[in-house]
Amino acid sequence: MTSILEVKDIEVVYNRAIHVLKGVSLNVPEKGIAALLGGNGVGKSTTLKAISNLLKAERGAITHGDIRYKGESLLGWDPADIVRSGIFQVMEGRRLFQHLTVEENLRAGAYSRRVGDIKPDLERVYNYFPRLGERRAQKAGYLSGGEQQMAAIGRALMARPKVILLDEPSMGLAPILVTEIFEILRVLCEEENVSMLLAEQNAHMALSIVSEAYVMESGRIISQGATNELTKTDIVRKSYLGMTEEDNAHRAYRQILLQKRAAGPRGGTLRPTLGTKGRTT
Ligand SMILES: Nc1ncnc2c1ncn2[C@@H]1O[C@H](COP(=O)(O)OP(=O)(O)OP(=O)(O)O)[C@@H](O)[C@H]1O
Repeated sequence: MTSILEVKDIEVVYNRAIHVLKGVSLNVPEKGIAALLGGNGVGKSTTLKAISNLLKAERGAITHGDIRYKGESLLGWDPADIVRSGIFQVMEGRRLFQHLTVEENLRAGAYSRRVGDIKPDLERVYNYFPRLGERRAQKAGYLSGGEQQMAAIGRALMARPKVILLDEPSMGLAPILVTEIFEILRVLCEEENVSMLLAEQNAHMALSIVSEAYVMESGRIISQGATNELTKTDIVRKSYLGMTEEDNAHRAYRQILLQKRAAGPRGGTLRPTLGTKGRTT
């Protein structure tokens, strides 16, 4: 598969002293979704900011490596030019203009395009997110967390991006909303020919829609591969999916116990007693 975006062995330092990324490489497939997985503080946001060249504002700098978009190096590009070239970042925590309406926020997304008629783009966003259409005149600050995330993704779409960088889209959302939003991301990728890089702690959800993933720890990629292969590796199962062989065996055992219990005393011979007070699990 061709890569639209290639991060090659980058190192990032904050304040000329804090070495945060220590040689990160990853590829975003053209018209596909790649996930960058990992816990708090491992360097996911820093990787996305390095791509968008937003590190300078935080006294950070890329000290080694390269970032290539459609084969061309992005190093030293102005962040606004990166957006104009087709890379749009949806920042962690949504970052909408709270006092502007939903529609005004969406219009702001089209700013980089400098084109006249954006009505068809607005309709397209409302089509993907009907709830935004219903609330188009409402102030963004009054939207629910899920709706704000939808508005942030909608605003990115208004820029007609080629690549969307998403920083923790599932953060703080109820599981049902996360499922809804991730399904829309999958459809967007298919229908709008957008490529995506998804930085996520919610590995379960991310792995359900991406084709390949990278697992990060302490500023390094410690595991990578196609989703179906990655989910089989113990490190991913244990650290990010909470499923080891042991867990599975335990679950299977519990399942048998529950079935036996449901069947009553005559249902079988297995009657385990775990603990000293005769409690069973
Ligand atoms: N502006 C900064 N100055 C100094 N250190 C920073 C700065 N921004 C981030 N860091 C540090 O860099 C490391 C990586 O942070 P980063 O935000 O990239 O991680 P993350 O994986 O996105 O985590 P989270 O999911 O918690 O946002 C952390 O140790 C963090 O404290």
